[in-house]
Amino acid sequence: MIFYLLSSMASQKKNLQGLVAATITPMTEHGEINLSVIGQYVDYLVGKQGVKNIFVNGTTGEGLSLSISERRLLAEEWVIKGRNKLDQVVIHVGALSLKESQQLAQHAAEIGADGIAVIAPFFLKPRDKGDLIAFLREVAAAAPALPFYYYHIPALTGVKIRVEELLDGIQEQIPTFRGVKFSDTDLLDFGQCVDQYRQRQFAFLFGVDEQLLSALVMGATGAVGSTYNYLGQKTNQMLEAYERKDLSSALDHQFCIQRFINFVVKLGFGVSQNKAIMTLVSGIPMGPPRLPLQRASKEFIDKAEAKLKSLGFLSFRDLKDGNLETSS
Ligand SMILES: CC(=O)N[C@@H]([C@@H](O)[C@H](O)[C@H](O)CO)[C@@H](O)CC(=O)C(=O)O
Repeated sequence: MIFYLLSSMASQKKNLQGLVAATITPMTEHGEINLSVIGQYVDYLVGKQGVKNIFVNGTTGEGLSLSISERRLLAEEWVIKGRNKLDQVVIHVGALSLKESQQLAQHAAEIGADGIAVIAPFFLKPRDKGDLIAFLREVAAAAPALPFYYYHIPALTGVKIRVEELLDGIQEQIPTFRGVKFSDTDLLDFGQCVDQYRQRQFAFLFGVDEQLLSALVMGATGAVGSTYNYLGQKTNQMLEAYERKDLSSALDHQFCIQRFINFVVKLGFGVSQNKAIMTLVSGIPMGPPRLPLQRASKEFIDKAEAKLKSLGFLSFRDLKDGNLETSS
């Protein structure tokens, strides 16, 4: 009875939709997490990028490189600073240890987060759907009042179980299941998830920013990504154009976003480069990444800055003094 009540509380939450920024974890020059800029970061996302949902401690946030206590502190700070400003704060609680994942899930519930997400454990991996569901079910059960999302990112986890297969019967096993964060380019799998399960009102959140328009056509209900930290406004313009059925404008916006992402991908793009770009665009110091990642090079930052300017994503006025952090 109690479990039924709790899981029906989870279903009362508003659906997660629209853009969700995968937050960067700000760090000091000494490599400690820097909670002091999170208030400013929330205001920036809402005020300058029009992004009101966040996904904390995921890939972009170096979640798996943080200690459990750091992850808790960050989750708390994001929830506190986001109160009455953000629509939803989803905490990624995936870990290699089931126990740690459960502790983080419980903690997310205690601090008043709006949902939790979990990636597949990627060292001792699940062999099949049954193994994966068993793990996810135990984590979800630690926070029975919170909406639960599966975070599919096979290129990083190496767990390639198709999401379409995973969704079959998932709510019978995980009553709080509310959707998937799909960070993969397999639009056949993504499309089949939407086609077969949309009547369940799941959130289908796409995670490949440069291909979002294709996923919208397939029925994506939202998107979680790293570039929404600094290209949120542009991506929102694309969503609005798509919404009013102006496909030609939507495509122009997507191509413009692709021009930037394509450019940085060719230079070498990842979590470190994302941190540097966010520092550049927002003026909020994101600091260095944590080892084994290395800071973005000065050459990368200079080229990214020129490209941002040429595409109109950055004006001279936006540039703040002293916000360039480089390795050389
Ligand atoms: C592999 C990776 O980091 N993918 C990013 C994308 O936003 C990606 O940076 C973007 O599409 C550019 O390729 C997100 O899917 C990751 C994400 O949402 C997260 O940080 O949890």
